[in-house]
Amino acid sequence: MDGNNTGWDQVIAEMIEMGFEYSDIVEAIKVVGPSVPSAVEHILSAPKSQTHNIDPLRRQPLRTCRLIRQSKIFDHFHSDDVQEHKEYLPDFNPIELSEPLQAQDSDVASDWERKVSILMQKHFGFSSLKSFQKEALSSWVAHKDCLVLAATGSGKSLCFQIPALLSGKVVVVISPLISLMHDQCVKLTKQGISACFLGSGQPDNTVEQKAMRGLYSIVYVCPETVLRLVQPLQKLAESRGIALFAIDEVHCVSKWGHDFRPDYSRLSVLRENFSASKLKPLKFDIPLMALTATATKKVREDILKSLCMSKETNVVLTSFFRSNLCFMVKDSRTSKASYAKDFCELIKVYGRKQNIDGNEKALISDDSDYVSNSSNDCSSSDTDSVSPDDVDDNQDDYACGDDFLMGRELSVEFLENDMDVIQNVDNSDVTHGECCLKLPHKERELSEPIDPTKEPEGRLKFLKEPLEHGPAIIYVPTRKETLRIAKYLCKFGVKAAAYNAGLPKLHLRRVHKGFHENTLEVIVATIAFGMGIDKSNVRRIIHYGWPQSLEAYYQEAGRAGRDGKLADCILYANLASNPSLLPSRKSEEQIKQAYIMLSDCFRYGMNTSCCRAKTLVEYFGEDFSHQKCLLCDVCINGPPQRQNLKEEACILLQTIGAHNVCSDSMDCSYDDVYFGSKQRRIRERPNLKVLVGKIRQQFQKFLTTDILWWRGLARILENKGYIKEGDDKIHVQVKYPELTELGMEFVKSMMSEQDLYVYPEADMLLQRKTNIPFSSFSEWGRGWADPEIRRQRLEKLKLNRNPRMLPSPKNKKRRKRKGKKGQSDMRTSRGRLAAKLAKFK
Ligand SMILES: Nc1ncnc2c1ncn2[C@@H]1O[C@H](COP(=O)(O)OP(=O)(O)OP(=O)(O)O)[C@@H](O)[C@H]1O
Ligand SMILES: [Mg+2]
Repeated sequence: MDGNNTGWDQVIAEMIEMGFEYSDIVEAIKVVGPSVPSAVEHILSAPKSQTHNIDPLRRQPLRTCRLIRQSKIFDHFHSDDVQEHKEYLPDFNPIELSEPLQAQDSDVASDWERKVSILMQKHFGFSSLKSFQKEALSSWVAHKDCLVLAATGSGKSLCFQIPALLSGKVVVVISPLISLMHDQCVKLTKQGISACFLGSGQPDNTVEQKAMRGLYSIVYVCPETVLRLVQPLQKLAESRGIALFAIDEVHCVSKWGHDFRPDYSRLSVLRENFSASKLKPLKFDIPLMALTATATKKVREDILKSLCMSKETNVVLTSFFRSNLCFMVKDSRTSKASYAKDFCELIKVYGRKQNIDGNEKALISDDSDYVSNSSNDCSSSDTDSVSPDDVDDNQDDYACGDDFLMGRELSVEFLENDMDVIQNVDNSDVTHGECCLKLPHKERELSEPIDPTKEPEGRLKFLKEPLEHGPAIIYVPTRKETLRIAKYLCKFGVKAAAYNAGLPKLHLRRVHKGFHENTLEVIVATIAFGMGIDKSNVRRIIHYGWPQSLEAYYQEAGRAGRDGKLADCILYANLASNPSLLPSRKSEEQIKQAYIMLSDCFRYGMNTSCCRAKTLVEYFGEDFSHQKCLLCDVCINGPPQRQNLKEEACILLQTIGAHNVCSDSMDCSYDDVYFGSKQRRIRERPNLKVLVGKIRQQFQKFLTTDILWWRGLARILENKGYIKEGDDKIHVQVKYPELTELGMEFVKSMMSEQDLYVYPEADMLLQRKTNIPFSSFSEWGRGWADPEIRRQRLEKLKLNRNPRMLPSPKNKKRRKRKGKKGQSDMRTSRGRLAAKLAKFK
């Protein structure tokens, strides 16, 4: 009996929230039993005379509601909320929406805010609106379109959720991901707001019909669905009323953004079909509210244009700065050989104690091949050791923390494989360079003392704060890598799981759930686990490999520290080589843009002197008001010492200039006559590598200076406008340098006096750190001609044989692949050298 009553109560509570009358609900339950869908169906299918009061607004019968529903702010309030909080609303004066909010007297405006704060307290438990939320809502009240640009985790969703509560009309939210829509619906339902999502992921095919009849206050749709539902939505606008169209993650509209989705660009239908001129009963166009956390100026302009937003659109721009995020860049090969070094800190935090103690030595050992060298229980035995080759094709084991896979299934029925399917990132990978590890948060000591009087207390306190415990997300570029790293971490007792769109939905649901319920601590994911992940206590976001753009990077990093507490955002990338573009279906124009974005990202990694947070927020067109974030690696370690590179710059510029003149004059006669193409002429130009080779030949003192160093210098000179890319293709960094007029002037002036003090970039410092003397191939070749030099070199090589060439399981495997034991591969230079060495044994 008790159980029965609980069932009744629950159904009644749920249906009251949906807006049904108590008496109707009781009637329905008596007939069909305590089931929400059956009771709803019963009420809705009852004869008209019995359904006079089923309007979820509980003000007017749904089927007889007036067509014009937008005339007064009074209409924006849920009658129940008004009733319930009557004591707070003694002078409830309806605001005429025909007048802009500013025109109202301050009493009325403050009254409006007070009502919002009551609703907020009731549904969300917040005491006040943030100022950008207030501004966005004011625009909506004044029937204005609004573009909201606010940092990740700042609370943009509230801007479109409140109008539904306030007006009693429906808010339609366009969102790119089904998983994202689902999460938000679950949250809203818990907060007592009726919401649903429509589209291919919706298992219940009656939901769409109900939504179009106005049974839900907030309706989430993907752009494809909204395009299909234009007519039913028009009817909805004329019946219950549509308060607002919110376009979340609106950067997807723009081709210049990092996540362009063609269907988003067709959303101008919203303005075309839901304007006052199109739908006669409407007095005003249904306002559009577009929201994103990552949009450059160019993207913003594109959004306004593509959505046909009005000329009076209110652009609500807040700071993109997240003061509790600690940004770092670390050099790493980002290959399996570097896992041990890169993840040792992570394993210390999330691994099981008994494993860590035994593994520490192996983990921080210089030899990075953990499989072949560690002698602990996790990686020593063949059966236990994790070979990524074993993992790649193992579709039955998706590397989850063991307890987790035993767990229950998600209640979520549908998640979509949308994000990384589009990107098609299956097997692409980046190349790798050297690795150097620096432990975060050991001690935060700023390079320069700071003046506490000038810094907000909030940020200063982070300097002393250790990182709290909370989950981590590792973003990797390929699906393979998600499995590999998750499996590696699991071996050390970390509750980790892989997440990529190629994995079965059941697994993805479990991961989602495990992450939200804290049964999983580390998610290794592709970009599929990105937008809208709103978990408050994520403490670490690790990017393992170059992101494709700073927008994507900032968006993903923004998953960290949403509770306002300190969180780490670490980018591990190979600073010694250019990042590559992941394969995708893009037009030529989009590929160009993608290269530009990739190049910006690369430059972010190479920077050694400017605060990381400042670089990021300025990238989005914001003037960074603080000098430093105080937390990033640059602020903590300080920039490297400035160097006067006058001589080197002068030599490089002169060499570039000399070869530009030479190739141009030569090409004019050669190409124009025989090929007549500019492209060909450019190709004839020596690239930076060749130019550096020339410098080395000419100047003994630069014989040991690596190409990496010159590459960094070329970037500095490009930033100063002294050289530019001479190729008509876009490269991540200057490949075919061309001297500019400014560069020429600079060379002339440098001959006389000017110094050139600059901060060396990350790749320039790498070269210094490794300090391997450069020997050009030509020099090396010449040396072999002299028998004495040859003898000395071979002797030296014999003594300092590369440890990598010593037998190890990995090398054994490699040799096995190449040929019989002891036989060198004569097709490679290394093999030929080994053969020569063998003769000396
Ligand atoms: N006025 C407020 N006061 C306190 N907390 C708030 C307020 N508004 C929103 N929040 C909280 O902020 C968190 C982030 O909100 P939300 O998911 O809307 O962020 P977002 O700006 O949409 O981020 P993203 O760009 O990552 O999607 C939520 O957990 C929410 O509860
Ligand atoms: Mg959001």
